[in-house]
Parts: sequence; structure tokens; C-alpha cells
Amino acid sequence: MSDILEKIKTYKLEEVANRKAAVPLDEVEARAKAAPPTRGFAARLSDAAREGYGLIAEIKKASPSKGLIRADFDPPVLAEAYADGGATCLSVLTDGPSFQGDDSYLTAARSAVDLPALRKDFMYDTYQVAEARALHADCILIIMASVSDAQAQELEDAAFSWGMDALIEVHDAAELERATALKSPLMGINNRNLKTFETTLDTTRTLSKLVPTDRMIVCESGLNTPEELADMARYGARTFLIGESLMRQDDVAAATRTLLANPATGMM
Ligand SMILES: O=P(O)(O)OC[C@@H](O)[C@@H](O)c1c[nH]c2ccccc12
Repeated sequence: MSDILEKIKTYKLEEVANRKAAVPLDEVEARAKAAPPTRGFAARLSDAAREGYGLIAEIKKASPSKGLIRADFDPPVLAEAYADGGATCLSVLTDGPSFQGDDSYLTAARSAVDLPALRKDFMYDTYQVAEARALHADCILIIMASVSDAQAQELEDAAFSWGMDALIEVHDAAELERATALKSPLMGINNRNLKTFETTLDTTRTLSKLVPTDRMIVCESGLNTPEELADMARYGARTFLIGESLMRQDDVAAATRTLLANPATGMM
């Protein structure tokens, strides 16, 4: 049980306990109620996927597997570049210890553009869901590898009650099966194994066949080129979550535009 996901869970539960002691739930809820309205994360993705690709573009400074990814890191500037390049939604890492993220990055990035934003963090407690909304998030992430069925249900219910969407992330057939008990239409297939960091697009090739037709596949991680997107589209993925390969570019807007050009049509 010494995998990275377990380590993250251990410090995250401690972080949440500390935050609860510092800022009572009432106060977080008051901030969440005062937040600007949600922008419709899932709806915008499905609209985009109807005409081409839906892209969730990730604002990510560093990762535990790659270390520092981008030194020149200004979340509002990056958000504008992504919007300019045609991204549909933003994903912003708020986890500090493993990703050098910060809560303020989410609010600042979202306020620079009119795109809906995902709070990218490791969620275990509905307190974090209220926090996400208080930071103006439009969607949360639920990682099936890291939560029980009951926790996943609780987190999803909380997200919906705040008017947010939930991206349900799976990495194997058992997690996918558990995810189908939830209501969210957003089924994220993570090509990266969060326990070992091994990344292969074969994960999407295999799991896409098991996704019920009423769910939207979000193909996540390890995507670099338009050819790879077209390949994944043949397996039914029309929406993508991409961070590192775009974060490494000098001209993020141009790179985003290139990636989204000439979307594949039709399925295998
Ligand atoms: O940077 P990449 O390989 O394009 O991947 C983005 C995103 O999928 C990845 O950051 C991610 C997917 N699921 C996560 C869960 C937690 C933290 C990060 C992630």
C-alpha cells in the first residue's frame, strides 16, 4: 500500500482535517453560495464534441512523475492562451505537495476567461466539494481508484447539489463498472496508472468498449499529437484532458490550435 495514490490520500486527509479546523464548513458554504454561477462544464463539452473535439486543457506546473513541467507559470495568462487556442474547459491543479498547485490558481485562471473550470485535486470529503465551489469551480474530479462506492456517491451528490458537474475517473474495468452506478455522464479514462505512473493509450483502447453509450468518454493523460487524438476518436473518445504536452510549449495558444485542427469524423 505504499503506492503514490496512498501517499497522497494520507497527506490529503490530514490537509482536509487542518482546513476544517481553520475554516469551518459554514464559512466555506457561505463563500460557495456567494460564488458566481456555474458555467455548465458537461454541457459545453458535449456541445464541442458534437462538432469536433472537446478539450479540457490543464494548468499544471509540476507532477510527481515529471517534476517541474513549466517554470514560466502564470495561471490567468495560460487560461487566456488555452481559450485563444480553442479549449472548451480548463482543469486547474490545486494540490500543493505533489503538483505545486494552489487554490488561488483555480479562481484566477477561471476569472480570466469564460470557460468552465475543473478543480483538479484528490477529493475524499464533501467539505472539499464546497471548497471547490467557493473557489468558483464548475466541476470536480472523483478518482474511483481512491474512494469507496459510498464516498463516490456522496461526492457526486454534493457536486450536483452545488450545481457542479463531476468527472468520474477510472483506470480499469472494475473501476469502470463501479462508476456506472453513478449518474454523471462524464467518464474519464485515465491512461496513466496513478499507482505506478505507467501511461499507455491502450487503456482507452481497452476500456472504451465497456463504457455505456449514455456516457461521454473523456480520454485523459499521455496525449501529444493530433494523430493520437484521431486514433482515440476511433475508439469513441471525442473529449480529451491534456496537460503536460501543452504546458511544455512556448506558444500554448498555437499548440492548442494545432492539436484541435482537423478532428477525425466517424467511429471504428
Ligand atoms: O499531463 P497529461 O499527461 O496530459 O495528463 C493530464 C491529466 O490527465 C492528468 O494530470 C491527471 C489525470 N488524472 C489525474 C488525477 C490527479 C492528478 C492529475 C491527473
